[in-house]
Amino acid sequence: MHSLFAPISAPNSEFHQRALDRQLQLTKPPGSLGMLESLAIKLAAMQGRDQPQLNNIHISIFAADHGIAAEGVSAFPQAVTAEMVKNFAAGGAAVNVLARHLKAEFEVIDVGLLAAVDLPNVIAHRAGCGTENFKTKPAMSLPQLDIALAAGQSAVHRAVAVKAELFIGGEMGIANTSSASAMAAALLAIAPSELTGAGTGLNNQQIDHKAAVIAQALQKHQKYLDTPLAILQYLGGFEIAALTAAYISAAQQGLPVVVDGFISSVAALIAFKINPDCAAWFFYGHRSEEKGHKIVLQALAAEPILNLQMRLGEASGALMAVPILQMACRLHNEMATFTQAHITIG
Ligand SMILES: O=C(O)c1ccc[n+]([C@@H]2O[C@H](COP(=O)([O-])O)[C@@H](O)[C@H]2O)c1
Ligand SMILES: Cc1cc2nc[nH]c2cc1C
Repeated sequence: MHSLFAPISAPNSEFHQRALDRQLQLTKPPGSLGMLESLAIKLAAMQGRDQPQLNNIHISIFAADHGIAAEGVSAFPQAVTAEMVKNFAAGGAAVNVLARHLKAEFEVIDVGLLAAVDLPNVIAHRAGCGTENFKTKPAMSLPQLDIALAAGQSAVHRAVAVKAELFIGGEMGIANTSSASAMAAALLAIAPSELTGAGTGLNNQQIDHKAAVIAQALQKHQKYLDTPLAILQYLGGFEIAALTAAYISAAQQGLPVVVDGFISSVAALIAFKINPDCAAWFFYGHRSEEKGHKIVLQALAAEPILNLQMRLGEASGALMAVPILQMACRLHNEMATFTQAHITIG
């Protein structure tokens, strides 16, 4: 049995109840802190402690190239994937700024760029030189899928080794919204046109072309798309496979996760279809502007923390939500109770 199917424990129900009770004793009308209350309660149960906290955050950005880029489905050239990896390594990307703000541990993993980059602070865990064009061929072989899955698991092991309290995965890969849209369409049995969006900035005509390419691919591979892992193999990307395994692995180790945008949420959906108990360990950072995100979030029964009209990827939306989670913890831990404040509630 693949380790992805190994069991996942539920968050601690005793600490869930204790946190729920405490929220009712804090000096506020019950429920008045809205989602901040449920976030703190959920985290207390995940961490198995009365005082949830998020001081030690681990960020892993998985990058890979996509053969489907040859179909003209992205507003940006494929070379940008490697260029952005260099930018991540140099500290100049949005995710670097947010990681510095949060004093988070940050790493970039090359799971399969077209050509390896020779940089000391880029971890090479390569499944290949980009995926195949999934319009005509399976995106990857089974051995390649295994390497990409292992890349995600290794990242979580590194996070656990430094006692991370939160795992945030991100992705970078030109054309990966095509891959994610195809996977979501296959997983949810929805027409590609219903979830295919602008990605990095396509116009409406280009979006129609992208949806048509995805529809052709789904037709071509239809008879093989019968399990979540087959969908990952035929339509996925190395970075999406890595994220999928990372999410499951984090849940198996009791490490809370914040899921980022559209592509990450599709990885979360695949993870959920592989090992459904993992979803109890997920927070959802934001609702992306990408068209299909709403549908994928619905399928996960997910309530994202933020809606900032972002559509960047690279974990940026997940990182923006971390201060909200941190403040939810502080409110939960530091507010006075009615008894402490000598307030009579009748
Ligand atoms: O996270 C999102 O919701 C999101 C939405 C649109 C685009 N992206 C990012 O843009 C790239 C994919 O867009 P595209 O148009 O090349 O398929 C990839 O590097 C993603 O990180 C990310
Ligand atoms: C510039 C750029 C930065 C990104 N970060 C994540 N996806 C991206 C796509 C592009 C095109």
